[in-house]
Formats: sequence, C-alpha cells, structure tokens
Amino acid sequence: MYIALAQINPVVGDLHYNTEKILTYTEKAKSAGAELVVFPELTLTGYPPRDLLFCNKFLDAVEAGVEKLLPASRDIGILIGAPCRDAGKLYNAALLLHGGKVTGKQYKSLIPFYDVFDEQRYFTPARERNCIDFKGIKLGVTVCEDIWNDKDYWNQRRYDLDPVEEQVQKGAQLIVNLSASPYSYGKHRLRCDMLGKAAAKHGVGIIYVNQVGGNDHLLFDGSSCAVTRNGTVCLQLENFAEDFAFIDTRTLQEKTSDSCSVEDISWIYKALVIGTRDYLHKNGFHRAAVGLSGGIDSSITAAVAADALGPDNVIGVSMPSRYSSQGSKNDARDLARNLGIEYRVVPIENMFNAYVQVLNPDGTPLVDLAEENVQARIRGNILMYISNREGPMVLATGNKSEMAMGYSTLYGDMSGGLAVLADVPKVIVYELAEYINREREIIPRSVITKPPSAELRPGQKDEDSLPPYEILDAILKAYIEEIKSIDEIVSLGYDRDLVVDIARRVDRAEYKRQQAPPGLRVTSRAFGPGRRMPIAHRWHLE
Ligand SMILES: Nc1ncnc2c1ncn2[C@@H]1O[C@H](COP(=O)(O)OP(=O)(O)OC[C@H]2O[C@@H]([n+]3cccc(C(=O)O)c3)[C@H](O)[C@@H]2O)[C@@H](O)[C@H]1O
Ligand SMILES: Nc1ncnc2c1ncn2[C@@H]1O[C@H](COP(=O)(O)OP(=O)(O)OP(=O)(O)O)[C@@H](O)[C@H]1O
Ligand SMILES: NC(=O)CC[C@H](N)C(=O)O
Repeated sequence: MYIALAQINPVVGDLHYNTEKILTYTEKAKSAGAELVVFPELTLTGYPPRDLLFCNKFLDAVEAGVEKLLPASRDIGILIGAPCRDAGKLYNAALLLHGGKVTGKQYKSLIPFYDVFDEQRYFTPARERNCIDFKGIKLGVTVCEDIWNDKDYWNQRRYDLDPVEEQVQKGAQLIVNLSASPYSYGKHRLRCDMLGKAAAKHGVGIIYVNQVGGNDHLLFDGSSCAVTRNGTVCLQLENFAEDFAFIDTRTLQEKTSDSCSVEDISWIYKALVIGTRDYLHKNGFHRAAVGLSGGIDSSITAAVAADALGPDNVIGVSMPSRYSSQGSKNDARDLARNLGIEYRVVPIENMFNAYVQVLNPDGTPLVDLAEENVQARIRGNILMYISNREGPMVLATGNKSEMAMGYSTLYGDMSGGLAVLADVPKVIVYELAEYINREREIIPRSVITKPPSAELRPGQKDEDSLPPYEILDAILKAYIEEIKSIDEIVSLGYDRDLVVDIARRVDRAEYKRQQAPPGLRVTSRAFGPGRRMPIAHRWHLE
C-alpha cells in the first residue's frame, strides 16, 4: 500500500486555513496514487491549542471542519488529528476518514504533563486501544506521546501502559504515529533511536508524521520518517519546512541503510529562522526592527530576521551614545550592508542629557547604574516608537546566558515582541556566527573577535560582571537544563563560590524573565512554560 506523509505547518486556531491545507495535501496524495494520507497530531487545530480547548464554539467549529473534509475522503483514507468530544469528555483523537465517513477513531492514551506539555488540563486518556482496519491492513494508530513509552528515554518509566504493545498484540501490522513533537537540540537522534527500538522490539514498521513550524515559543522540526520493522529509518522528510513523501509499505519489511540525519548547528539556525518567521507572520506582522549595537547578539538576531522575513523587511537601528566605540558603530553599519537591510542612525545623546538634566541633583552625569540602564531604556523606547509608527515588531536580542543571569535591563534591551536568542547560550551564539559566515563574511569578523560589552559605561566588558562564557554556560546548563544541585555541579570540577554565586543570580533574576517577551525554545529546558519557578521565594536550589 502507498501511504503519503503530509508534514504540514498549521496555524493554531485557523480552522479554515488548516482544513484547506489538509484538502490540498489530500489532493496531492490522491493524484499520486496514495491510498492513505497521514497528517500530524491535532491537525485541524494546530498544536498546542491550549485554552482554546475550553471554548465550546471552538470545538463546534472543529466538528464542522471534520464534516467539511469528509467528501474528500471518498476514494482515499485521510488520517488526521482533532480534539473530540465524547460523553462529556474531551479526547485528543486520531480520526480515519474514508468513503465520506469517519471509519476509525483512536484516542491518545498517554497524556503528557511535564516540561512544556500540559495536556492533562484538557484531555482524558483513551480507555482502550484497538487496531483500525483499512483496506485489509490492521493499523495501530497512536498519537505522539503514545509511542514514547520506554524507560531509556526518561529518568524513570512514566507510564505503566504501552499502547504500541497492546496494538501489536491485537494484530497491528503497521504503527502510524501522528505527532506534534517540539524540537530541542539533540531530540532528532533521540527520536530516531526511540522509533527504531520500538519497531525492532515489536517487529512492525512505523510511519511517524510530525508537525512543522513555530507556534509561540515551541518550534517543530518536522523530520517525519518511516522506520522498517528492523528498526532503521528508511525515509526522512525535511527539517523545518513543510514536506510531503510516499512510502510503499513493502519497503518497511526490508533491511535498509539508516537515513536518520545527523544534527549540527544548522538545525538551531533553521529553528530560529522558522520560529521568527512564524511568530511574526502568524501574529500578522511582516517586518521587524532590531537595535544594532555592533555586538554579536544583535548581529545574529538581525541575520536570523533577514533570513526569516527577507532583508527588505528588516530595519536595523544604530543608537550610539557617548560610550559607543567607533569600531562598534562601523560594525553595525557593515553588518546592515552585508545583510542588505535598511540601516538608520538615531543618536541618543540629547535624550540621555535631558534625563540627566531633569533628574540629577546638579544636572551632571553620575555614571551609575540608573544612567547605564536609562540608555538601554531610551533605545527600547526608540524601537517601540518605530514599531508604533511604522509597524515592524521589535526583536529583543538577549541570549540565554544573559537572561539566566539577569544581565539585561527591564523595559530597556528587554523591550520587544519576541526574544529570538532567549534560549541560545552565548557560546552557541558564536557558533551561529560561524555558521552564518560559512560561505561569505556576513557577520563582520571584528564582531566575533571583540570582547563582549554592553557599552553602557566607559571601558565596560561583560567579563567584569560575568565569568567567562565557556564556564558560565557549562554551569548554567547543569543548573537549568539538567537540574543538578550545587554539590553535583561542584563535583564536576567548578569552584563552589562561583557556582553558588551563579545559582543565586539565576534565582534572583526570575522576576525579569517573567516580564520578558516570549523566547524561541531550542534546548531541552528553556525559560518559559517548561520551567515554572516562583518569583518571591526563599528556597535555594542547593
Ligand atoms: N524580585 C523583584 N521583583 C520585581 N521587580 C524587582 C525585583 N527585584 C528588583 N526589581 C526591580 O528591578 C530593578 C532592577 O532591574 P533593572 O532596572 O533591569 O536593572 P539591574 O538588573 O540592576 O541592571 C541591569 C544590568 O544589566 C546589564 N546590562 C544591561 C543592558 C544590556 C546588557 C547586555 O550586555 O546585553 C547588560 C547592566 O550593565 C546591569 O548590570 C530594580 O530597581 C527594581 O525596580
Ligand atoms: N549603540 C547601540 N545602538 C543600537 N542598539 C543598541 C546599542 N547598544 C545596545 N543596543 C541594543 O541593546 C542590546 C543589548 O546591548 P549589548 O550591547 O549589551 O548587546 P550586544 O551588543 O548585542 O551583544 P554583546 O554586547 O554581548 O556582544 C543590543 O543587542 C542592541 O539591540
Ligand atoms: N505532543 C506530544 O505528545 C509530545 C510528547 C513527546 N514526548 C515529544 O516531545 O515528542
């Protein structure tokens, strides 16, 4: 049997758009001779629809969307995901449409409730798992988490139930998984291994169709695949782009070479590009404004924006003060030229002097923290003025290391609609610069080689306030992503006072992060919905 894998980028809540997209891909599948086309989890609503699921009218519209798709299923099977009301409960369902009717239904059994997932807030788990008969084949249809039941992939087995095992025992000849599995660095290999192991363990082929695109902070890579009954990935779709492919199920019975691609820095870059594009476009924006300091963070943010939106849709604004070096001003100009984006210069000296004259005792600068921060705030205001008047969304430039340490100014450089690098550690920011420069120099070399500085007071360097980024990032990863205790981090070879100081500063800066714009998640634990810390508390995570 020929099965089509339709890896689509739905818009959350745009049922009309999503339905049309399903129809377009179904038509494509039909004209190429496929008998079944498989879409990602919650295809109709987009994932995650969050509290839209509490709205009955929304669920009515979902049911109307399913009705609208039925005629297209007359001579092809369409396997879609949709929320489904049943006897007063809500289920996360996979629906098989065929012959103009809903001919099969399987609800999701394992309802994730950890990290960024919050599905127990909405969905009831399936009571039973069966096979769906389709043209003489018994399909074991599963929804995302249903296939993630292996203790090797979690610290401990989370579920007693193994939906795939049950379906195989009931005769499933092929496992189909509808997924919305968000990307984080390293996840792709983990997924290939997990799918391979499940296929080999049960001796069945697997067709895995994942959502692609950015929905708020979550970035979905797609990378849908087919896995043979021996456990090798024999087909892999594009990452970070809509894609479409066919598989002849006979291939799943054969031994093939492994097509699981190897993750490198390009995955993070593509994740940021699709995340920025989708966040802006899905919110009705097509242009962005970035403050260009000549530093590495604003340079990478502008490069991602130019790739995501097109250079004509990005405004780079240089806002020099008395502390800005000529080198940094030149770097900002050169970067804008290399990217082909609009470049503006708005000096902040007069505005800064106005603050000093009105607010300082005798109208002279004191060169203190208030004056450092007011420069960042003037810049934030200028960018928001441009946003209000001309319509671009302001992109914040802070990276994960700075956000962790609170090394940023509230209502200053934290202004904006989206924080593009908020989950990218500083050392990875440098790797991105090298990646962007892989064919020609786009990020000026001096931006990469000069020591990082906020240039808010004379001679200021990041390393006056922060440890070297290689050490800082390693400790932050252990503390934030791996949730290690201070003793555990010290046992990795770091100085105790340094580790304690970093951990205290991370804890103290929670109030800033909860006022920050949403950031794009590329690591296994980002600030935001996957890390819910109290702000006012007196527990130190030792
Ligand atoms: N728990 C809490 N809950 C709610 N609000 C709280 C709070 N604790 C303090 N606050 C408030 O926050 C204020 C302090 O925060 P804020 O005004 O932001 O200022 P603050 O964190 O004191 O200073 C900003 C730091 O970031 C550095 N910086 C700024 C800009 C860019 C970069 C860069 O390299 O990219 C670095 C700058 O050099 C300085 O060291 C307090 O005055 C208080 O009003
Ligand atoms: N002179 C400036 N002109 C325009 N924007 C600025 C200027 N200085 C700072 N900004 C904005 O504020 C942000 C934070 O400033 P900062 O200089 O600390 O970061 P950066 O230069 O991007 O990175 P780093 O200093 O770590 O290399 C910048 O990314 C930029 O968006
Ligand atoms: N939507 C889901 O069920 C996602 C959970 C799954 N473990 C994943 O991250 O891939």
